[in-house]
Amino acid sequence: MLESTVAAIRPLDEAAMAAARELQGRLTKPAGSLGALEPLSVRLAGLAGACPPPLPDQAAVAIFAGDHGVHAQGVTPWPQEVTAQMIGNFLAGGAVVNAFARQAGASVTVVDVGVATPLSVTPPDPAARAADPAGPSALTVDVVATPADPDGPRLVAANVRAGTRDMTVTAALTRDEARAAVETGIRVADELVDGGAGILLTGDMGIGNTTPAAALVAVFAGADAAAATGRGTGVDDETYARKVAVVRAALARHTPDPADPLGVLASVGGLEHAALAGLILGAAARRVPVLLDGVIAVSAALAAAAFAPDAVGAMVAGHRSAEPGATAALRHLGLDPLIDLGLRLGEGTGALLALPVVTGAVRVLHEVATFDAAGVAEK
Ligand SMILES: Cc1cc2ncn([C@H]3O[C@H](COP(=O)(O)O)[C@@H](O)[C@H]3O)c2cc1C
Ligand SMILES: O=C(O)c1cccnc1
Repeated sequence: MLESTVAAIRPLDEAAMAAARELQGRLTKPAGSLGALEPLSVRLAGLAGACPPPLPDQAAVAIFAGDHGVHAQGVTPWPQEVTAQMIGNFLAGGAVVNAFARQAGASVTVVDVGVATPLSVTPPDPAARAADPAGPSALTVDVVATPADPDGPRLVAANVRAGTRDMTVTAALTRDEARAAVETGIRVADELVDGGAGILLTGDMGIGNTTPAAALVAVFAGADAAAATGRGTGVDDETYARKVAVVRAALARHTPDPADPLGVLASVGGLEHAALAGLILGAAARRVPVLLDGVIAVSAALAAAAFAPDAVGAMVAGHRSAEPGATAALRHLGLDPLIDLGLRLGEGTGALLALPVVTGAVRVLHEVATFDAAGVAEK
């Protein structure tokens, strides 16, 4: 499935991009006055192979959750159980991502791809699923909890293993485990797009996950461990120094080859990072834009680009995370973030805040009059 998805990812459609550029030039505004929105609209036309491209309706956030063996090295002050507890919070609608998703009108899908703590959720109801195969629990990956509100957050059970191994001791994952996580992400992308999503947004939850994110950025963007590593949830100087040393030690132990993205994800990645890479590949194969959140998302995007360089055409950088690794990754991908608010939360929050910007970029091509049609004189 990974190979066929990668093979389906093609370059942007030049004719649609030329049409969008030409249309932008005829709209009732000075050329270039919409700044970054103009090249974005052109790229989204190229992705859709149509001008105008469809409005990115039915936005869907997929929050991939996983735990990390490297937590044992003291890289974060938060207990591992917070990953599972936050899943409960997502499903109850109480996290920041829920507030922003409600504001943006986006659906929330939480995917347990590797949480270590057993989740206390309602078991699946096979009868209800059979009765309403097209309902909110129609993901073929098992949905174990659906809310009373059919539009509320859902949980997908796709646990590959109960957290990664400690990458300073051994590879975080086997290649098979990394592949299973990537393919989970592809499957989630497929099912969300089949369900009508016009844009996918990346989300993550995993205590300790900024450490493997830093390692991935160091490998794929060729950054030094110190330049790729940030303070995550806000660690003190002593913990930060340890975190850099942990990233350096993992890189020295595994010497991952950036030309082998599955190997990199297996040795120093995380289950949510691998699944996010899959979600991005899946979106690119379906030619649906994927709006990237923070450092975890962009570290996964580097892996996706290593699998399929043309996948970058489907990526929109939602925001510039305060994590230094995010900036290094975006530079490597050649992406400019849409907003820069100093956020450092993850969950998909920065992507959700950027969503109206993406919609606006496309809406202009649909709704703004041309000089000719509006009878406005040109310069
Ligand atoms: C309550 C809480 C909610 C969060 N939501 C996202 N994260 C973010 O912080 C974690 C990564 O930071 P580090 O590598 O320093 O542990 C991830 O779970 C990420 O999603 C959270 C973290 C906490 C504590
Ligand atoms: O950039 C992010 O997504 C981020 C930053 C710090 C902690 N968790 C996530």
